[in-house]
Amino acid sequence: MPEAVETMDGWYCLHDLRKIDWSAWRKASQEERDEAIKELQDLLTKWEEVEENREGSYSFYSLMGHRADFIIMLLRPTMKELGEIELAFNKSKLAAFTTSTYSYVSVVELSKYMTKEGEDPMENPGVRARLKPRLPKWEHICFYPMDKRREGNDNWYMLPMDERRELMYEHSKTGRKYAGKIKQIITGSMGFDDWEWSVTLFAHDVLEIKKIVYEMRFDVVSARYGEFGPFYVGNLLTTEDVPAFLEI
Ligand code: VOV
Repeated sequence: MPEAVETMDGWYCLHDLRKIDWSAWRKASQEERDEAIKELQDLLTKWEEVEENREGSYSFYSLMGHRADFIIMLLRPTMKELGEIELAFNKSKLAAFTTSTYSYVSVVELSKYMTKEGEDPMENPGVRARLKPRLPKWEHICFYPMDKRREGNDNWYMLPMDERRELMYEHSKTGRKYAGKIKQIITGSMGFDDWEWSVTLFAHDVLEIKKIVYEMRFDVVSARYGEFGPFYVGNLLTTEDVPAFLEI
């Protein structure tokens, strides 16, 4: 029987993707729009404070293409806190001008594939920090959900642990080539959402996102066992950028 790898789980994660109803937004009064912008900036400021206190983290990016106009990614110690924030945003003035086009519920996950015999990775401060990460405010984001294939001879879940460990090691070697260029946050979502993991990549240079995703397609773990959902890519939005982003 193939053995399940143990996971270490950190902060809970919500990816909330919204489309703006630009024609309703245009029809709103200037006062209404100003209030909505101020309220969003206050929310972002609050999330920044939480991040400063190491009690959670957030990212806010505009998105390219038709699927959504922006993404909010939130990390909190409990699912309950995430639910409260989701509700608070839904009750905000701006939310009334948006529709949710995609969302994703998961938890920051590290697996123990690379753990050495007799070692407790939770004693490593670097590992503990990665479970409660401060999301980088790099220029670009890329988010997509993925599964490991379970089809005929290509069934990840039927592979023995050693083989999976070897394939994950190959994967990590490709990933390490992108040190300083790509920061990845992997969240697990089995039982929480439709796909098994979410991948969120941050980059200074958007082309590095294309390069890593392409290069990883040749790693057996992606080539043979990777199944991918929709990709979302976008540009950083700071609190100060909000008025210009929403100006009409
Ligand atoms: C910056 C790049 C980078 C680096 C260094 C990196 C390294 C690592 C390590 C060391 C490990 C295993 C231990 C752990 O930490 O969990 C992982 C784990 C994982 N990865 Fe990864 N990954 C990267 C990047 C990276 C990308 C771009 C993708 C998407 C793959 C693609 O084809 O689009 C990905 C996926 C995953 C997944 C889904 C998992 C969990 C799989 C499971 O079965 O448990 N990952 N990953």
